[in-house]
This record gives sequence, structure tokens and C-alpha cells, in this order.
Amino acid sequence: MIQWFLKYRPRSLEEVENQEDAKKELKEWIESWLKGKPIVNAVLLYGPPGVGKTTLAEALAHDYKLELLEMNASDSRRLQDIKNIAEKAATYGSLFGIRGKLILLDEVDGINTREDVGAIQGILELIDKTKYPIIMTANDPWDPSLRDLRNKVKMIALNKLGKYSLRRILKKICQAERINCEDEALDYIIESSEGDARYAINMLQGVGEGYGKVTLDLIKSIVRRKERELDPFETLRDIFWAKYAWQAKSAATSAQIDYDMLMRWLSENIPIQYENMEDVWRAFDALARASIYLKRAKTGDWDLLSYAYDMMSSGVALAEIEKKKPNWKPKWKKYQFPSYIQMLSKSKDIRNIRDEIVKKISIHTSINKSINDTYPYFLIFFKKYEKQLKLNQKEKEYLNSITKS
Ligand SMILES: Nc1ncnc2c1ncn2[C@@H]1O[C@H](COP(=O)(O)OP(=O)(O)OP(=O)(O)O)[C@@H](O)[C@H]1O
Repeated sequence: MIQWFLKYRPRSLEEVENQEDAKKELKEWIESWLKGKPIVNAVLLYGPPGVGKTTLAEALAHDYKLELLEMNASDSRRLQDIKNIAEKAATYGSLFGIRGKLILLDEVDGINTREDVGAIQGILELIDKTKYPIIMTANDPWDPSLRDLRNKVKMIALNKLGKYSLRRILKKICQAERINCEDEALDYIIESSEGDARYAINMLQGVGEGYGKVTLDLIKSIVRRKERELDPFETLRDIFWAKYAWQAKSAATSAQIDYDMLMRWLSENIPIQYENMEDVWRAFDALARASIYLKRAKTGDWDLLSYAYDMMSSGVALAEIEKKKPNWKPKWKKYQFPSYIQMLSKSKDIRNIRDEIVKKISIHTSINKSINDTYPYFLIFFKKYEKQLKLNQKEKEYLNSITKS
């Protein structure tokens, strides 16, 4: 099973939507290399997530028949990795020069400059002595720690994807997958994705693959507006695929769903993600510990909430022993909705139910703030306020179902 955003990633520059200026600049730059007179050794592609930074680098390599030496800068946090690449880049040129190479350092803004002292310096040295063109990518290139880097490269900005481009991308996929997609559903996905093609394609796949069609009702039942938080599918993937504890924790804390809900999603999907029974056991053990911390936190000791998050994110992520091996690769799995949500979503859009409840308890604050701040506490005491808040039957059923355990 492959993720659609990878399956339908444009192979050549021509297929990349909406980035005409960037394409032109990239072509001029790479041609200057091929002529032996590079304008600069490295470029930095920057822009919001899911607009085609990695895609452009790969398409450039494809069109100019260059071999891509790829490295995720934020993943391989060790200076040694960068040194290895630098070594290859500096020496292999003369030995294996038949086919040109293009170096891609993805997500340089993800390098943790405090833990990974010297990584940026390593990149600066690589830029100086490289025999091959280097492309870097970043969402936010304006961090002070990247100042020296910015001065050494050509900065190329990418645009957010417009509605027409996103629509073309999604339509193509619907056709290729032979999925019936309502126009209003596509509009809704496009609106909520805010120019992020990966997010839009993930939404399409989340519904299209599971239900064989994409309707406005189905989409609404799983998409909340994108507010810098990750949807549950992305959160799960980020937790299960995290190689480091901090990656898993940050995925859990930027999730769109609250911790009770996250526990349910994890528990439903641990046996799907992990194939080795011992990994499954360790992951459930971590989840059980998270649940103990959570229960104690709810009795008033809210400092314990952080431990609960540690166990449900890092504890679950590091349960997979194979991850410690250098050649470990994440396995893509199709995640499931927690069964009880599926039951509920048959009758009504559960997001709407929750949002209606949150509206009732939000006084002088935004709904978003209430979801994280007031709502978790409210879940503990809601019975007290049932009458006062005039909760309807659906809302009561919903609250009972998620506070049962
Ligand atoms: N301009 C585009 N034209 C067509 N498809 C695109 C475009 N941008 C993104 N996509 C689709 O979205 C997916 C994700 O894009 P990509 O990985 O290139 O984003 P990115 O800008 O590198 O994001 P991030 O900063 O999160 O790494 C691609 O695999 C592709 O399917």
C-alpha cells in the first residue's frame, strides 16, 4: 500500500503545478553547473509545507538525468552523516563522474542546532568543497542559526498552491483511482488544506480508499479546519514513524485530537502498525502506563499529564525494536478509525457534535483554545453541567461514550 502523495508525486518539472518562477530559477542554476560555471554551489528552496520543495528537487534530478543523493537533514542529526555526504561529494566526482549527481539536504531548518552542534558548520563546509550541485529545503529559513547558510546560497521561494492547482492535482488522482468525488467535497478539502497539497491528498486518500467515494458528508466527518495541528492519520504516522522520542512527543502535542481520543486511535492502530508481537506488547504496555498517569492527572495532579504524553507518544514509538537498526524503514499502513467513532459517525458528524459542545462551554475564549484548555477538564465534570448547558441527546451520548473508560 503506497501513500497517494508519493504515488502521484510529479516525476518531471513540467508536471509540477504553480511554481513557474522557481522552476525557471532552478533550471538556470542547474544549467550553469552543467556548463561548468555554477552561479552558486547551493540553493535553498523555502516555503510552507506540501507545496513541492522535495518534489521540485526530485523532478530536477529526473529531467537532467542526475542521480539524487538524498539526506533528510533533520532526521540524521549527526554531524557524521553530513560529513559522509561531504566526503562523497568531494571525492567521488573524479571517480564516478559519468553520471552527474545532485545532493538534496531536506529540512535544514529541522536541524537541532543545540543538540547537533557543528551540523550547520558541516553543511557550510560541504557547500564550499562540493563537486556537485546542492539543493536544500526549509519551511522556515529565517531562524538566526541559519544566517550563515542563507548568505552562502541562492534563496528560491515557493508559493502556496492556489485553488485551481490543487483542484487539478486532486481531480487527476480521483480519475486515476476511479473514485467518484463530489465537487463540493473537493472544494472542502481544498479550503481546509490551505495550499498544502500533501494534506489535501492525504484527506482524499483517507476517505477515498476507505469508502470508495468522496462525499462532502464523509469529508466533513473527518476534517476539521487545518489550524497548524495534524489530523489523526498524520499524528499516528508521525508517532509510529518517529525515530526519536522528541519527534513522537512533538507529534502528540500538535495533534488535532485531545489525549483521550489519541489513546483510542493509538490503541486501535498499534496492532496494525507493528508486525512483531513483542513490539505490540511493548506499545500496549506504554499505553497502559499512559492511562495510569492520565487517571491520576485527572484527579487533580495535572503535572502528570506530561508523563502520560511521554508514554503514549515516545513510549509507543520506541516500542519497535527494529528502529534501532541503521537500515530501518517505516512501513506504510492504512490506519483505522477507532471502532466507536465509526459507529458514531454513521449517524452524525462527530466533529460537529464535539464542536457544538465546545461552543456551549466557551465563554470569552475561542473554540480552539477551549478544546485544549477547558474541554479536557469539562469531560471530567460534565455530568454536573448537563442540565445547565442544555446538552441534547446526541451530545450526551457522545460524552458518555468518550468518558466511559
Ligand atoms: N506543486 C505541486 N504540483 C503537484 N503536486 C504537488 C506539488 N506540491 C506538492 N505536491 C504533492 O504533494 C506531495 C508533497 O509535496 P512535497 O513533499 O514536495 O512538499 P514539500 O514542500 O517538500 O513539503 P515539506 O516542507 O512538508 O517537506 C507531493 O508528493 C505531491 O504529490
